[in-house]
Amino acid sequence: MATQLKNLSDFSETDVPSAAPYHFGIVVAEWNAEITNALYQGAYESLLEHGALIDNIFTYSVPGSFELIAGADILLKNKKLDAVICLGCVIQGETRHFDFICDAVANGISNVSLKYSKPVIFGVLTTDNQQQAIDRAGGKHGNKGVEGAVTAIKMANLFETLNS
Ligand SMILES: Nc1c(NC[C@H](O)[C@H](O)[C@H](O)CO)[nH]c(=O)[nH]c1=O
Ligand SMILES: CC(=O)[C@@H](O)COP(=O)(O)O
Repeated sequence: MATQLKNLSDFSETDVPSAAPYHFGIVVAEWNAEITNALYQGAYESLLEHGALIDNIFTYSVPGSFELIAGADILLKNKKLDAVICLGCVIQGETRHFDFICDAVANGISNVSLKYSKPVIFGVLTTDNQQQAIDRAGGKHGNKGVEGAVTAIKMANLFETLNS
């Protein structure tokens, strides 16, 4: 597997614009909180490291990853934001519920992004087991929250450039 050979959070700092001009929303699912809290810490700290202002980061929690869709929507409806980062962790259980949640969240988040013409970042782990999630929330395969923050900054900068 490709991910066995790569820390997925590897990126060149020189490729990341300053986050200082932008306003960010972060929506965090409470399901698998040990994991999602680690994703949030990664995202929040990465935004600050790249120059984001604390007062320009708006964080909200929702019960589960399925609610990330509505959370992103209500944030973009009510706040002037340049990007929203959605953080969650969906772990396979005994039933097909996993498949429905993952498909719904991926499609729902992309629909919200298109609805508001704003970057909405899919920072949702979809794993077979807890260990795979741990490995991607600050473990050997990096932190999906860090990836989400860097993606949000790059997309906010792209949207600003193309809309100017
Ligand atoms: N099993 C997981 C869930 N399930 C809950 C759903 O996200 C949702 O809150 C519920 O269906 C009510 O609408 N959520 C996760 O984030 N991770 C899981 O592993
Ligand atoms: C992704 C889920 O909703 C899942 O973890 C719930 O577990 P189960 O499929 O055993 O009900």
